[in-house]
Amino acid sequence: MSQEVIDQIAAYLTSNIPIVPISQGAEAVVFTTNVHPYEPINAKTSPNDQSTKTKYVIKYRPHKKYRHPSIDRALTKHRTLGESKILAKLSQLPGLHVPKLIATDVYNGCIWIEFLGEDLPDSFGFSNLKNYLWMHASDPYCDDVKKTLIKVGHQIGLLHWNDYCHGDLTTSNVVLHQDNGHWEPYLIDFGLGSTSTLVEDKGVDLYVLERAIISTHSRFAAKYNEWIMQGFRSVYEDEGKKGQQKMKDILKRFEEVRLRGRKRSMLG
Ligand SMILES: Nc1ncnc2c1ncn2[C@@H]1O[C@H](COP(=O)(O)OP(=O)(O)OP(=O)(O)O)[C@@H](O)[C@H]1O
Repeated sequence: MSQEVIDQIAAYLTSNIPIVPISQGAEAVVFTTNVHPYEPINAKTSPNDQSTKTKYVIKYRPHKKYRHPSIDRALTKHRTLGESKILAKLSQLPGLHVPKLIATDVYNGCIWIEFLGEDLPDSFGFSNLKNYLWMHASDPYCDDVKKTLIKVGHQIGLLHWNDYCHGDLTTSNVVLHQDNGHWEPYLIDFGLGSTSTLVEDKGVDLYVLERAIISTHSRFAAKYNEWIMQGFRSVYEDEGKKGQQKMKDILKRFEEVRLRGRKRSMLG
């Protein structure tokens, strides 16, 4: 991770807010901190002690030197605001699991959100869906995996039923968080999220996740995707005739997106 970016955000946050880098994506750098932006720092807890239970995520969109400064500022503001708004709206939807938005500074490209998940045992890494499925590779069809994947599908169903789309639905963007001893899937990274009534956007979301599972867990992917779709369908089936019709339309488009994907990969 570039030291320049770390210095940029460290200067902005000041030394009162210690940060630990955890990821650098194409657009944003993600850090954890144990400091809440609006609560006084607990004198008993060293600000450098990241082992405390309460952790927060700071997602920072650094300046891009190759962009014209005014375009860079406008894009940073637009994307930070877009992600913050969608997170705030999604956390109002009953049953939908997304990290809570704590604070946002759109001009400085900074979002403060709830930290979710944990390290999996036996060095399987962070508890996103991808690593969780690897962890279960020796017993891939166990009850725990089935229940979790049905819940993942249910979360996507809720998102789509409420006319939101994720835009980058990979297995790394589904984080498993323990609630009362059970894994609950949370959807993260709404940087490309949007409101949408279009079956195309929903079909593409489903296709992206299906491909992600096929590419990393190919041997078990058929069953895994079937369970995800079971959870997805259950949301629409609970909504009576209207739900059934909407689901039919989405599934039809999903199949078309798949066909387009197949054609593209055959043509290279
Ligand atoms: N709320 C959260 N709780 C725990 N970890 C998180 C949280 N948000 C993000 N992360 C971690 O940081 C990583 C990157 O976050 P995110 O996907 O939001 O950023 P990004 O820059 O859009 O990433 P990419 O470009 O790789 O898609 C996630 O894959 C996850 O491991």
